[in-house]
Amino acid sequence: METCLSLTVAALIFGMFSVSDYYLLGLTKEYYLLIAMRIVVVSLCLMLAFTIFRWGSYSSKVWLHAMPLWILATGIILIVPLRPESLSTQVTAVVVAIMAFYLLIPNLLTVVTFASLYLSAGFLVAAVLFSEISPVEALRLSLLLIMANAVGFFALLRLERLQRKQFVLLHDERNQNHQLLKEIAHRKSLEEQLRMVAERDALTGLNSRSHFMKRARALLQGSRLEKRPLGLFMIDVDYFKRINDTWGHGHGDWVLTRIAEACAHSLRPTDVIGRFGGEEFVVALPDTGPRDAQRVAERLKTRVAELPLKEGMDERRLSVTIGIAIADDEGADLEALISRADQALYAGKRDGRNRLVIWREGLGGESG
Ligand SMILES: Nc1nc2c(ncn2[C@@H]2O[C@H](COP(=O)(O)OP(=O)(O)OP(=O)(O)O)[C@@H](O)[C@H]2O)c(=O)[nH]1
Repeated sequence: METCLSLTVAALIFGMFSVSDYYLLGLTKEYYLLIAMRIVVVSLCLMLAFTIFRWGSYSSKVWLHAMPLWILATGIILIVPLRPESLSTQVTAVVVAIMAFYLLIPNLLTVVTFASLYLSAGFLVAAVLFSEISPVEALRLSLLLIMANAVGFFALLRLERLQRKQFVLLHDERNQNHQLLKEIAHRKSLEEQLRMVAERDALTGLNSRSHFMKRARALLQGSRLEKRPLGLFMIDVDYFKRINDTWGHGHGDWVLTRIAEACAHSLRPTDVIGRFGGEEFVVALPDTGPRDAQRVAERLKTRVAELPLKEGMDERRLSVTIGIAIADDEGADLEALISRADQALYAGKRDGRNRLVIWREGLGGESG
């Protein structure tokens, strides 16, 4: 868009000089030739501006950059034989054109240099041939044109170097930002991994003991505020040592994982289950009184009993003993609640295992 505008403005200015041509030459043959030449140059420039406007992708085509410069340069050179007596005005116009070439078309130093040298050399030759200037004037004109070219060339060279430097800096900055983003993503993933390690039990994927305590404490607090009961289970796999001893720790681990899955699938999404240690699991059940707790524990026990064992393990059934405590008073904190469930569990083990026991004061145990 910017290029179209520059081309159009340059063409119009070049065309407007026909007014001064008229005052200088009148309606002579030279004037008509000059007008014809100006019309050709202006039309070519306008056509080129339209082509660029209509079909774009100008920046990738070097010859498109060069063309308007060569057309304008030729036009300026051709004025000399037609208006040889107004050379001083034309010298100014040539110097302005050279500066405009260098400064308005950056990034194409070679294209611009060739076009400017063509204009300078062409203008000098035309001046010598048609304006009949003396050798001294020719020398002065040459020096002036060399100076204009040198200033334009070094200004553009400097501009290009600055742009390149700026580009390198921008590129470096982008690379650094990219590295930084990668670093942030890496750190985030490390943080996530650390969080997982801290919050999850590595074998079963359940909440770790510490994370369970955190979540259960929050549930207990919520239950107290809403004056609703909270159930707590301590679940222990019966005779688990025998499984390890008979089939090895690998099978023992597999059994623990299956039991963890069975327990987790028997609970509501609002319940929180964790691995308390070894073959012991713990569950916090918000909004759960003794009757509901017993029903859930029963379901859980049945699920474990129905778990199919690995091939090669004999027909032995798995079983768990579950100690249940209910927080429905103001007094007990989480540790006390866990201790109650543990006492109930112990009572269940003592009474023969594969059962559930609800804690109560002076526990002899209620078992099922
Ligand atoms: N495979 C495996 N075994 C474990 C793991 N953690 C603890 N154990 C084993 O679990 C067994 C627990 O044995 P005990 O405390 O005697 O309990 P038990 O044999 O289940 O007997 P009761 O609980 O009284 O029914 C021990 O042999 C531990 O080594 C574990 O992550 N993987």
